Order: sequence, then structure tokens, then C-alpha cells
Amino acid sequence: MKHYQQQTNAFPSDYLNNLWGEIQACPYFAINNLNRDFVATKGFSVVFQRSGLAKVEQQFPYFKPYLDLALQPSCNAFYLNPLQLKEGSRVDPHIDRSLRSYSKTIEPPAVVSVLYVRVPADMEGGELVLRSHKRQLGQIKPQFNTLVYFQGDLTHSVNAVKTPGNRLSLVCEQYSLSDTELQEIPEFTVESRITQSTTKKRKYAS
Ligand SMILES: O=C(O)CCC(=O)C(=O)O
Ligand SMILES: [Fe+2]
Repeated sequence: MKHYQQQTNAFPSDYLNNLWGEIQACPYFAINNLNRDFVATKGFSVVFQRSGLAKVEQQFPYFKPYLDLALQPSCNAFYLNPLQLKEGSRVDPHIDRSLRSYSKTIEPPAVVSVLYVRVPADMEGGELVLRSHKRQLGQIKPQFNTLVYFQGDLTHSVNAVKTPGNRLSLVCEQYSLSDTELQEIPEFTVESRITQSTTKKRKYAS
């Protein structure tokens, strides 16, 4: 893939409404956990190997249509995260390498897929900006029901949202790891501020 591509009207719109509702209702959905590039965002993350896909679909059936369409056959490890921005939220320039927390040597993903589940009407700001070595390659204005794929080694950012309402995307970092790297990745786990604080509470309680 050369830099990026977009697929408009990726799903029946009923599916996106359902996805919106399920994500809002999910107990893991909370103020982000991701690093400080993510300013005032909400979300949670599902980390899995291809062998854990059935478990992901069992616990999160509403992700199945997205995974069926977006997962690349050549990839074997995934970091899936719903990401919500509101007025004033932004994401500073970064390269996605969320699996680094499991193995230091992991290279960036082969591809990242992003589905725009909800976008405020007439949103100002909120564009996804893609760069390679300071050169801007594209500025994507999120559109409801568009599925974007971009090359996983690109630096990217999301401009501050300047409109009220929610911008919800469903992002999947897709990796093609060697057997040794893959061994470090959980078959299936959920990362969320909520699960972390429960662990902490348990620790302090004992
Ligand atoms: O929502 C987007 O347009 C991209 C978000 C992003 O960069 C990420 O989740 O790593
Ligand atoms: Fe990113």
C-alpha cells in the first residue's frame, strides 16, 4: 500500500449505530490509558494474536464485522482501540507501536485501519494528518462510515477538535511479527484504565 487508502460506506449504517451504543455502554470505555500524545481522549484497547480472534469475537461480538473486513490476512498480532475525542481533544504526532510494551524490539505495524464510527456534523478540526520524515502525505477529514488504511510506519496526528459532539474512531494496529516476537504478545487481553484501577484496588485492599 502506498501511504494510505480510503473505503467510503464501508458498512451498513445500522452497524455503526450499534457499534456506537455498544462502545458507550462498555465498562472498559474510560479516560485513556494511552500515552501523553493522547490529550483528553477516551477509549480502551484489546490486544490479541490471530489465534485469539475467536475469544475477541466472543467477548466483543460487535467488533466482528469490523474485524472480518479490516484485518489483513498477512498480519498476526493486533491492537484494537475505540478512540473518542470531543471538543478540545487532540492526538499529538506519533508512530503507533502500542505492542512495544510487550516486546521492546517490535517494529511499527504493517498497516493501521481506522473506521470513523461517529463524527460531529460540520466538524472543525479533527483531521488525521499523515507524515513521513516531516513531509505531509495527506490530511484526512474523517467521514462517517469511512474505513481508512494507512502504512503503519507513518508519523500521524489528529488536529484538535473545535466543534461540540463526539468523534469516535475504531483503530486497529496490525502487525506482522516473527514467531519469537509473537510469543511475547498475549493471545487475548483487554487494557483499560478500569481494569488497571481494579487491580490497584485489590492490591491496596490486601
Ligand atoms: O482517530 C484517528 O483518526 C487516529 C487515531 C490514532 O492515531 C490512534 O489511535 O493511534
Ligand atoms: Fe495513532
